[in-house]
Amino acid sequence: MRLVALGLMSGTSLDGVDAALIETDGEEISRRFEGLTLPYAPELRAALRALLERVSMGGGWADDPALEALTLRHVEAVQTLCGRYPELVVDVVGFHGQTLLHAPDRRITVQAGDALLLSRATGLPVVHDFRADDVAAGGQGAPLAPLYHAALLRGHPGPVGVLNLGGVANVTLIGSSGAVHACDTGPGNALLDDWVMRRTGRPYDENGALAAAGIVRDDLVERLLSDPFFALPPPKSLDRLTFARALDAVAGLSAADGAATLAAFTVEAVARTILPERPRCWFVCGGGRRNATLMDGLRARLGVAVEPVEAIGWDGDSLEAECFGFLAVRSLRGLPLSLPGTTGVSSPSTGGRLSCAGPVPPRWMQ
Ligand SMILES: Nc1ncnc2c1ncn2[C@@H]1O[C@H](COP(=O)(O)OP(=O)(O)OP(=O)(O)O)[C@@H](O)[C@H]1O
Ligand SMILES: CC(=O)N[C@H]1[C@@H]2OC[C@@H](O2)[C@@H](O)[C@@H]1O[C@H](C)C(=O)O
Repeated sequence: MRLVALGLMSGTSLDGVDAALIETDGEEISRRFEGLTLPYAPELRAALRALLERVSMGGGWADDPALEALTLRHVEAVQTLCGRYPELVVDVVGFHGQTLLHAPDRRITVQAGDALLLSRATGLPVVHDFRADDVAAGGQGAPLAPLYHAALLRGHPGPVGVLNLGGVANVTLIGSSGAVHACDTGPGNALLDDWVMRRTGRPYDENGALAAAGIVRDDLVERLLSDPFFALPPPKSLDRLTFARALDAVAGLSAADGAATLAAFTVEAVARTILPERPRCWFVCGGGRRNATLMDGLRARLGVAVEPVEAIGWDGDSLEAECFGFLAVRSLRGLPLSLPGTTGVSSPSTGGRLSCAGPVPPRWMQ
C-alpha cells in the first residue's frame, strides 16, 4: 500500500524546519514533491540553543516554552506544505523533533517536540521518537538516513557514498554488494557556524568565502583529530556539542584562519573515516554542499567525484525530511529503521511511536 507521507526534520544546525512530501510503501519511493524550509526566528533559535546547552549540563526540558514554539513552527510547516498540494491526501506525518541530547553510550537520545499537539493541530497521525528503540537495543540511534539513501540508490552500482553536511556530518556507504554501512564522521557546519557567529555576527560562512580567505593551521587540525572518536571504526554517532571545545583550539586565530581550520577539520574527518570500501563517487546533501571551501576540500582530499545530490536528481535540502516521511511509513509497517551496519544495533531495529489525535485514516486499513 502506497501512502503519502510528510516528513519533518529540524536538524542540529538549529536553522529551521525542513518539510517534504513523498509517496512510498516504505520500500520504494514512487513520488517526491518539492519541499520547503521554514527558518526559525532568531529568538527561537537562541532559546533552543540555550535549552540544548542546559540539557547537556543535566537540566530538564519537558516544560520549556521553546518546545511549544518549536512544535507550532512544525504545524505551520505542515499546513504550508499541504496548502501547496491541495490535491494530495496526506496519510501520515514523520516528525523527527529537535535533538537536544544524544548520548547512546548512556542509552539516552532526546528528540523534543509535542507530537500529540502536532497531530491535534494538523488533524494528521504523527509518527515520532524514531531513535529511541535502536538506542535502547544498544545501537547508536543515528544515522537513520542510510535506509532511505539505500532505497533511492537501489539499482545504482556501488560502492557509492552519500555525505550529509548538516550541523554534524554523516556518511552512508552502499557497497558493491549492496550492503549498507554508515556513521557520523565528525563536525559538519555546526562548529563553523558557531565560529562565524562569534567572530562576524553572521549565521554561517556564505559559500565558504571566509574560510577560503584563511590559512589552515594543520597542527591544530591534527590536534583536533587526535580525539579517540576519529580512530573508531563505524558505526558511531555524535552529539551536536561533542566537539564544541574545538572553538577554544582556534580561539587565538583570525576569523578567516579559524574558519579555514575548522573547514579543514570537517573535510579531514570525512576523509579519515574508516569504511570497508572506497566509494567511486560521493553525493553530498545538507547545507554544507553550498560551501565551496568544504566541497573543494573534499574533492582534493577524496580524489574521486564529489557532487551535490542534485547531480542524481535528489533535493539536498529536503532529503532528510523525505527520509522521516519514509521512516514513518516503515514504522507503520513494522519494517526496520536501522541495521547492524548503520547504527551497530545487534539486529535490525524497528522504531517510532504513533500519536493520533483523530481517527486512523481509512487508507491505512486497505
Ligand atoms: N549558502 C551557503 N553557504 C555556506 N554554508 C551554507 C549555505 N547554506 C547553508 N549552509 C550551511 O548549512 C547549514 C544548514 O544545513 P542543514 O540544513 O543541512 O543542517 P541540519 O539539517 O540542521 O543538520 P543535520 O543534518 O546535522 O541535522 C547552515 O547552518 C550553514 O552552515
Ligand atoms: C541524534 C541526531 O539527531 N543525529 C542527527 C545529527 O545530524 C546529522 C547527524 O547528526 C545524523 O546522525 C543525525 O541526523 C540524520 C538525519 C540521520 O539520522 O541520518
